[in-house]
Amino acid sequence: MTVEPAVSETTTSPRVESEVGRLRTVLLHRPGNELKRLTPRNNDQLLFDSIPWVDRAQEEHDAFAEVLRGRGVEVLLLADALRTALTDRRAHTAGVHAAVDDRRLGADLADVLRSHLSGIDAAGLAEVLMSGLTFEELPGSEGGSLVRKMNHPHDFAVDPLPNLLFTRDSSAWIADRVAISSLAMPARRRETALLDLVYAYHPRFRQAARAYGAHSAPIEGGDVMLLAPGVLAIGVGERTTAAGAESLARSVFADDIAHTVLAVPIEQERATMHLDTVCTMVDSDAVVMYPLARDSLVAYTLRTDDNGSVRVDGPAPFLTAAAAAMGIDRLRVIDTGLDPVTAEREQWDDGNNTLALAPGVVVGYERNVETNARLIEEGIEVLAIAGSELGSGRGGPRCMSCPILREPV
Ligand SMILES: NC(=[NH2+])NCCC[C@H](N)C(=O)O
Repeated sequence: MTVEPAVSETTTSPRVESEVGRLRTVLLHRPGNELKRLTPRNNDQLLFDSIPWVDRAQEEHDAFAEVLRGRGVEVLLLADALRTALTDRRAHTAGVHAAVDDRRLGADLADVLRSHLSGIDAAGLAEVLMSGLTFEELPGSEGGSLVRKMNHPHDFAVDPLPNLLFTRDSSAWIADRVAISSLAMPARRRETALLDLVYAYHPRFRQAARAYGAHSAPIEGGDVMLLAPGVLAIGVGERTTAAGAESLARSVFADDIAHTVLAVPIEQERATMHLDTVCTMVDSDAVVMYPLARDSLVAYTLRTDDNGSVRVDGPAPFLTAAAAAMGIDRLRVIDTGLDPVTAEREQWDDGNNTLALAPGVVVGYERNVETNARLIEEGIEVLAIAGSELGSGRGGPRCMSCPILREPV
């Protein structure tokens, strides 16, 4: 027998069709102990540019969440969601499996860790999955383990995941489906295992359909932009590959949740690791964009033809291709009119990485004074948040948020 969902369930079930529809529910991650693992020796590898002051990062993040709540957004926190998911026995078993790397630990130590983790509660396991475990913290004595003896006590038996903060990248909702990413950088790869558990076992997401498997070519949510219902732009660069973009395109076409995908090549550099580092939408027909990208970005357009096979056209200038796909005359670029040096500084500090709460209302870092001033002049409401510590991982409000429900525009 099929049971009709209650009305409240339907109206809160996940669906995101644009970048700017009124935000109703979002997934954030309040930075936790995983940030305390960062040292000057490992920060590069863990994709942080400096060592954040953790208490202050948490304060900044709490303030960010409060701004969202103040605008009527329901904020879900990843750690809470993970703990809830892990109370399911099957999720717990899968969580233990995801934490233990036999290749790193060897069979003996892997068994020790597995049996230790199997015995701890959901909260304890969630903590290990997020902030990792050092050899020193492994239970039991050094005894006969060569692996234990030859690793430094502060080396990681389970790696920490400081980039969980950037919930944008590890999963993305496209219409009513969730795409679990396939993260490119080794430091982030295990994040998807956590999201996988949340979406599979958290009661709220039990009905969620998947758009893309986690074991395919690299694709990260920071590269996925919902320009309009049925129209996606996908950045192809340091993180998302052409193969990743093509395979997500095929998947959204097959599921009939998009009719056009624009693949947008971006520079393979740290400063432009994702499409959303150079461009985000601030209104249903407007973007804020790094001036250098404005005239140089191009797009390949992917569509299905009548027989269902995929056609690729282009490249053509991004703004033209985007407007055509969106069915509008022109995509407005809010000209930040900045001198090249200020533009470069503010791009680095995520000035172009805004999170829209509604058409014409965005959250941005307060430090990007010039960019924000231009947005305000153009009639955009900018809710400015502090991000001196949050930004040390190179990510702004869009990177730090995974919209789960937006109202239609
Ligand atoms: N959507 C984004 N721009 N995310 C920023 C991610 C930053 C993170 N440190 C990384 O290198 O992966």
